[in-house]
Amino acid sequence: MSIEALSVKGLCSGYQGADVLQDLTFAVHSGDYVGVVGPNGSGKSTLVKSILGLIKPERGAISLFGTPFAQFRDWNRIGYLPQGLQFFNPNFPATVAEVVRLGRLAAKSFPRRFDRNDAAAVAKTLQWMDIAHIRDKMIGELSGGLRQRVLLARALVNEPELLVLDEPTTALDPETREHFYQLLADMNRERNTTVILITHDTGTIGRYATKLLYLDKRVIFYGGFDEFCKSAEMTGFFGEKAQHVVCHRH
Ligand SMILES: Nc1ncnc2c1ncn2[C@@H]1O[C@H](COP(=O)(O)OP(=O)(O)OP(=O)(O)O)[C@@H](O)[C@H]1O
Repeated sequence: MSIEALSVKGLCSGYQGADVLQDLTFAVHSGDYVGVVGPNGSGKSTLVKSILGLIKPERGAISLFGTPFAQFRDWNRIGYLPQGLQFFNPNFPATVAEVVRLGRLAAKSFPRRFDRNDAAAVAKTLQWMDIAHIRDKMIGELSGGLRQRVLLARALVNEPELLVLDEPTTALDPETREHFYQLLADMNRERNTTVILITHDTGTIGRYATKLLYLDKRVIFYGGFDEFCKSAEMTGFFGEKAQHVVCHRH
């Protein structure tokens, strides 16, 4: 039986008492690669923020790896890449290696000190992400694509079992984007990393995701990608033309 990496039951969540998400129920199993799609303002980021505890849901239950949210402490099992680069101050005075090392903090209790294990994990991740040659460069000097790769390395440095990515490819050129997707697919296949990927890149997601969560404040569809392509929801909401784009796998 496969393990539930994430379980969401009856989730209502929003801001200042006004619900955005309405009664969401779904489960993500270990090794799933879930594409989360939906129009602007449909609550995709709100869902991620609720799952990670960045906002407090109004109602409902969330479990991570079988543990109810309130008791969950193993944040090092989860990697998170937030939306866009806007959070990132380009003048942030840190090198590539230092930024990646920040990802190790999630696993530490106070006093938070870095040790040899952290150095080894950082070195391994830099190699893996093919950014070891720029380890001493200042993060602010890098191009948007490289910076995104560094931030992904930060999300991966604990070798998370669940990786949550909020529109990670917006700043990337087509080649870097393709490479990025390939990397995620490899992690999913080879390490069984569970991936939850929010994207507007509907033309690409079908090539990689095994499941699709179509959100519009509530769950419009959740299930296998192929099933989605045949569903009435798909044509009803995206239209015939988009169906061709979303479901066309190469
Ligand atoms: N901090 C906030 N305070 C109040 N309302 C917010 C806040 N963040 C988001 N919202 C509102 O919640 C709704 C859902 O926003 P959310 O960012 O979750 O949508 P999304 O599906 O991720 O959108 P997009 O595709 O544009 O990134 C929107 O109406 C948005 O205006």
